[in-house]
Amino acid sequence: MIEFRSVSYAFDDVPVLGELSLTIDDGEFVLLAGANGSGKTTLLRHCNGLLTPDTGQVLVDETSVADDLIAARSSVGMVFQHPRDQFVSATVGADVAFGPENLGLERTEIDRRVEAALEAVNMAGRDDERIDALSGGEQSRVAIAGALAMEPTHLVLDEPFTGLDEPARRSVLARLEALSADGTGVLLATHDLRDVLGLADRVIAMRDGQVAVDGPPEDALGELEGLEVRVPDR
Ligand SMILES: Nc1ncnc2c1ncn2[C@@H]1O[C@H](COP(=O)(O)OP(=O)(O)OP(=O)(O)O)[C@@H](O)[C@H]1O
Repeated sequence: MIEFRSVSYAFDDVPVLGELSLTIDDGEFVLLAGANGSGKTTLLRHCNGLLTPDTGQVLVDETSVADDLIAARSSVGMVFQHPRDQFVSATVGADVAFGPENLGLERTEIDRRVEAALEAVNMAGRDDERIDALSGGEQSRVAIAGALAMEPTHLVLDEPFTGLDEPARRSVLARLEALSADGTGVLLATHDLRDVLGLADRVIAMRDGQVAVDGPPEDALGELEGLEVRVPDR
């Protein structure tokens, strides 16, 4: 479970999150929608302690993120909007292996995870390629593979489909669907609900650092007007 308890956060005295409270249950597939600047990325970055609340608390599996960063980072896999910020190795395979290596897993288990994660993003067999020679979309796929290889309890993704071509998008969506069915919690920020709505248990939409809409997709859809969220054609 990921829990926000009355979390406020400001950048240089400009309030971005205002006493936001939210609980995301294990295994839930949650879409986080809202206009540019509504606070989605800021909220997500609290899930593994990249940002710390000014007031309030974020808990992962009932442990405060601020009190146990390592626990939060082991159970919450993050995929950022700008994957270049996320790479630690020069080649694809080494980068995807980095997280599992830090968990101290056996080599065979690391290799299995790397292979499965690259397969999931349509990058199988490209382990030895240099990341800086990949396209932006391919780099996004490597970043997603890196999070998948951690096999986290909660997966948090910030606009993960930006720059992905259709086959890669379909492949990542299928993988997210399978992970969710197996009990991984997914929290996915997007302002385009068209491809993902069918997978979601719940849609949260933000406005000005607050939760403006929160409910099952069929209820939330009717309440998104004016929040700059792209919805499927009826
Ligand atoms: N590092 C920063 N320094 C100062 N202000 C910031 C910083 N990061 C974000 N902000 C501000 O915080 C507000 C919320 O930004 P945030 O990135 O969380 O929104 P978002 O909903 O994710 O938007 P987008 O859809 O454009 O990614 C914006 O007004 C933004 O300008």
